[in-house]
Amino acid sequence: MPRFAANISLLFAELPYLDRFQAAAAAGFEAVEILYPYELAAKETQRALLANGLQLLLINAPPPNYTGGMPGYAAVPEGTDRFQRDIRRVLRYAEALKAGKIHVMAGYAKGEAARQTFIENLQWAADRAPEQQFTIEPLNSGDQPGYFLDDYNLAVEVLDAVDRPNVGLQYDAYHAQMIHGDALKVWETFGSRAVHVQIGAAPGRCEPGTGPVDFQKLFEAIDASGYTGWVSAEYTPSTRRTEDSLGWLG
Ligand SMILES: O=C(O)C(=O)[C@@H](O)CO
Ligand SMILES: [Mg+2]
Repeated sequence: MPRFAANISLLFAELPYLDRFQAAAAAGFEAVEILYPYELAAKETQRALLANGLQLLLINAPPPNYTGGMPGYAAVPEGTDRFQRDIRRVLRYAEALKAGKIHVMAGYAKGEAARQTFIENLQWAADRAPEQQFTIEPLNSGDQPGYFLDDYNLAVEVLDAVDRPNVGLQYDAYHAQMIHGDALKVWETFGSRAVHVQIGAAPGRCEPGTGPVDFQKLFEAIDASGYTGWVSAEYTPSTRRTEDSLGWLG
C-alpha cells in the first residue's frame, strides 16, 4: 500500500486550523499538505508541525486563499508581474515550512498566449528555485470553469515544453475521474509523470469508496508503477468527524 498523508485544508476541517495538526497525528498521519497556509505567519504553522512530528508535503501558489483569491496567474498573459511576486512570497513560506512541493496554479485563461505564458512562467519559477519541486494539476472544469489546466494531455504537453526536472505532474484521482471518466486509466497513462498524488472519490469528492473508482485497484497500480511518494487524502469527509471517514485506510 502507498504511504498516505492528510490534506488538512479538507480533512479535519471541522476543527480550527491549528487543532488539525494534532488530530491528523492522532489519526496516524505523519505528513500533511495545506493548500493555503498564508493566513497565519509561517512560524505558527511551523510550530504546529513540529509539535506534532508532522512533515509538510505541499502548499499551493498563490496566496491568499480559497475564499477571495484567484486560482493562480501562471497562465494569465497579463498576470506575469503578479505571478512572480506571488512565487517569491510562496518560496519564503516553503522555505520556512520545509514544504517539499509547491502546486503552481494556472488561473483563468485560454488559448495559445495562455499556454505560452504558463510555460514561460513555470520555467522562470523552476530556474529561480532549482532546489524546489513544483507541480501542476489539471482541475475539472465543472468545479473550475475557465481554468486553464483542465486536461491531463494538456498537462504533459506543458511539462514537455517546460522541460525542467523540478516541474512535474500532480495526479488527483478525483479530478482525473471527473475530467476523463476513468481515474485508473489516467494513472496508467500519465502516472509515470507524477511527482505528487492526491485522492478523493468522484463525483462527490468524499472518501474513497463513495463512488465508482476502485481504490484498491488504483493503489495496486500506484504501487506497481514504482511511485514511492506520498498519496495525500484530499476529500471532504461524508461524516461529521474526519476520523469516521478513514475506514478506507484499512
Ligand atoms: O482542487 C484540488 O484538487 C487541489 O489540489 C487544489 O490544490 C486546488 O486548490
Ligand atoms: Mg488536488
